[in-house]
Amino acid sequence: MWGLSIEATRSGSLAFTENMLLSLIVPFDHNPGVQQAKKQDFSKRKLTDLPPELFARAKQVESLDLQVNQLKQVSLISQLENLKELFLSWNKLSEFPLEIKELGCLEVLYLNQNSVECIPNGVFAMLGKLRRLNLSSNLLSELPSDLQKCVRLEFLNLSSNRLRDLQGALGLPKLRELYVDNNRLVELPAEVFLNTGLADFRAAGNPLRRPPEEVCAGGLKEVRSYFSQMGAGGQTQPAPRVKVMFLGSSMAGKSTLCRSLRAGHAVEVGVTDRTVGIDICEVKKQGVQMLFWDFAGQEEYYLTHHVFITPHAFVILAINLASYSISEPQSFKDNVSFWINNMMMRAPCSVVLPVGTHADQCPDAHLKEEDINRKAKAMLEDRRSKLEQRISNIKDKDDPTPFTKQLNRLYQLTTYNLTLLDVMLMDCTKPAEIEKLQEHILKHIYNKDLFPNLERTLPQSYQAAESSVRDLKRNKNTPEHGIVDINELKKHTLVKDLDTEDWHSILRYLHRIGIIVWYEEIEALRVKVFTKPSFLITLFKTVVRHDLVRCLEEIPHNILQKVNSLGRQRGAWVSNLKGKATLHNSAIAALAHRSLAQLDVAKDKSIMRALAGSTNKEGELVCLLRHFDICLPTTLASPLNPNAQEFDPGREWSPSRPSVPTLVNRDTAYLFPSYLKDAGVVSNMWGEDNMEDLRVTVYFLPEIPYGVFHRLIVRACSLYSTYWVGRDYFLLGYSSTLVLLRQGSEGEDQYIQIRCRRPAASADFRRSWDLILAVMWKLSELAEQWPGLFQITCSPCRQQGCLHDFQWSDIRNLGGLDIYKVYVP
Ligand SMILES: Nc1nc2c(ncn2[C@@H]2O[C@H](COP(=O)(O)OP(=O)(O)OP(=O)(O)O)[C@@H](O)[C@H]2O)c(=O)[nH]1
Repeated sequence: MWGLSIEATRSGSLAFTENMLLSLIVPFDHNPGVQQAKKQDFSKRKLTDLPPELFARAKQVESLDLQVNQLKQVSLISQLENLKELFLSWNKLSEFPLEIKELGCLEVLYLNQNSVECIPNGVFAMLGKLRRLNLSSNLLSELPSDLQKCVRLEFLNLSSNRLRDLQGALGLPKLRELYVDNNRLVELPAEVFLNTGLADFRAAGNPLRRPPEEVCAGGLKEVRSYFSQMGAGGQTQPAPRVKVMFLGSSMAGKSTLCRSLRAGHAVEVGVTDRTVGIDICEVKKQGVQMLFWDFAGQEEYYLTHHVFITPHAFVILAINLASYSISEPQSFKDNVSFWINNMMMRAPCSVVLPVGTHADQCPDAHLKEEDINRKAKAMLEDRRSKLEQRISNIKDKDDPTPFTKQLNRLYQLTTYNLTLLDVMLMDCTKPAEIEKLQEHILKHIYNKDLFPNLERTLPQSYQAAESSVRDLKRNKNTPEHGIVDINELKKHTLVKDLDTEDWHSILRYLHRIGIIVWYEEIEALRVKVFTKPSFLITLFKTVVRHDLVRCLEEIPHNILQKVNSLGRQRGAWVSNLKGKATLHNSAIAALAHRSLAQLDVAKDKSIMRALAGSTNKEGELVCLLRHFDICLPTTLASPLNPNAQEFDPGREWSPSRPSVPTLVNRDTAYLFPSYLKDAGVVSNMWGEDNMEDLRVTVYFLPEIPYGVFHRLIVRACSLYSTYWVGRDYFLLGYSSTLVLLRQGSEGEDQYIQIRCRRPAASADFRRSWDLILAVMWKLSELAEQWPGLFQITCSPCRQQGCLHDFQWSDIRNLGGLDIYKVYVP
């Protein structure tokens, strides 16, 4: 069968249910007249009042669709006394229409996307038959207590309101779906989860303390486990803890700040002492436990940074004022906006404190401080107004309903947003200034508006597990790699009688807060935990580093022997890295042996073998790098990726199809797109662009996240054998069909373009287009890793005769399949 069929694996089954609802509920009637009267559709008519014809046979109406109108009230609706379903979504209701309480037969009520602030008591007590209630995207700050009378309620959507508690939603025995994301909830009630039939639940975007957001992120199963452990073993309130990340360009003064704060006095860092990867340490000050993460400023490390940037962090953005220039826009971009955008895209609700270092070397420090404050505020203001513009563009559409999900995301981004503090000037060489900075940081951390979920309530078992991990780390007998079998770790903790699922829930929580690292989704690492996350960074540093060529050149003979290689091979490794951005499997193993030789890891032969791999087995290091799309298996000859078979135009393509497992042999090598130097070969093969080329240009706001294009290359390689790759170009080939991927910019707009030659035979057209769509799917999957990325606009070419009808519909389908960020203008 021809054609790309994207399975709705991630699609909202809810949307389907809602669309199908009318036909499912209204019983089949052979008389079309009666059937018509039962089901009335007045949606999308710009109505400001209920239409008079509705009342002609008022008692017969059972289902009424009034979505997407301009209704501010629904007077006389109580005349429809047999109404079972009422759809009032996307109207202009600011007050709850009290007449609705007269509709005692109502089973379905949709009032989402209005501006209702309050629902008085006395309404739901009369609506005992209600099964589905959607109140999302309103302005509700509390629920009426008589909502509990709706004992038949199965579906309750309260997302995107201003709710502070869920007391009104307790005691609903039939509830199966509950959505409360984007509210102001601090606690969730245990009763909703324990011994209930709840099957689907969402609570993201709330300042939660009980359970903490890191538990909620694991979904319903983990929330249940949390409450049941709380009931079984009691609860505790651990000391407040914050992850403090030091970010900024190279030589900005991050390590100086980090080490000085840790020591409590000014520490001098040598000019040649560059951070490689990330340094992690724990500091306790005035009752707050701070996890300091010092990120390296050199560009080579940005690629792995995003893996470790987590939400709700306090970010110290170091800016070297001595090298900052007010008159050069690029200076603001490199030193400030790049980092702020990065945080907004990856951790949209973090708090950023810009620290202007080297103030002592800068007579005009105050001018620069002012300039940075002004430009940074303008940048956030610009983002805010773009978001508002997007929201109003969607709301002004004749039919905004397909964009509901996007709209909710946009609302979330406007309310739950990055906080940028004023620049603080620093001379890092002065102890008094370090002290001042420490006070400043603590003052902000204790500000409940900035860190509403600093305090958390945890089951005793969670706390006990965390303490055990800390003890283990402190224990001198624990090896430096800190890798522990998950069952061994359980034995070390004081929580032995937990069942496996509950134990895994604890591990996931500890992973999310950064105490351990557990990649259960990587087959080779499923039963292992990194109790020392910094070791993982040490591992990444083995191959992701600015001086990799030198490291390869310096591999000594004794290490070469460990991986069965000679100096001749080392020479080839260097030239392949320089010329093809490719590292041989044995080269990675040798690098791992070398960089871990100084650590006690080398003594543990089995751990070492597992990490570094061998000629016929992929090492865990490579598994990790592949997991984060940093490299892909290849051969040193063309085609680059002979294993890739995911896309077969003769068969249906589905994004859920598992990729082909990698066979490792003596020739296996890995391509690291980030080490590619130029794109000459690709552009030579492709030649000039043609006006008739099929193409889709994907624009990103605020910008393309760092590394997305290279990760896209890695993912797209699983579709079909590649022909060649370059730094900003990539050519994917299936027989005579070539698909070009290119990243570029037009003024301020950054884009990735996917291009394909217009086939001569129309029979081949579909195949080319399917390849483009498969790449787009990969791109949209990737984009989900940057939750604050607020717009991706896909714009297919529009030349006459080039855009077929199915192109539009396919892209719309992609957009409809839960890829909220894909937006077709
Ligand atoms: N005079 C002066 N020197 C500073 C100040 N802050 C940092 N330095 C020096 O600037 C140099 C770079 O500082 P680092 O802290 O290593 O910079 P970094 O941001 O960690 O750099 P990377 O490791 O490349 O990411 C060091 O030699 C510091 O001693 C300051 O406020 N005044």
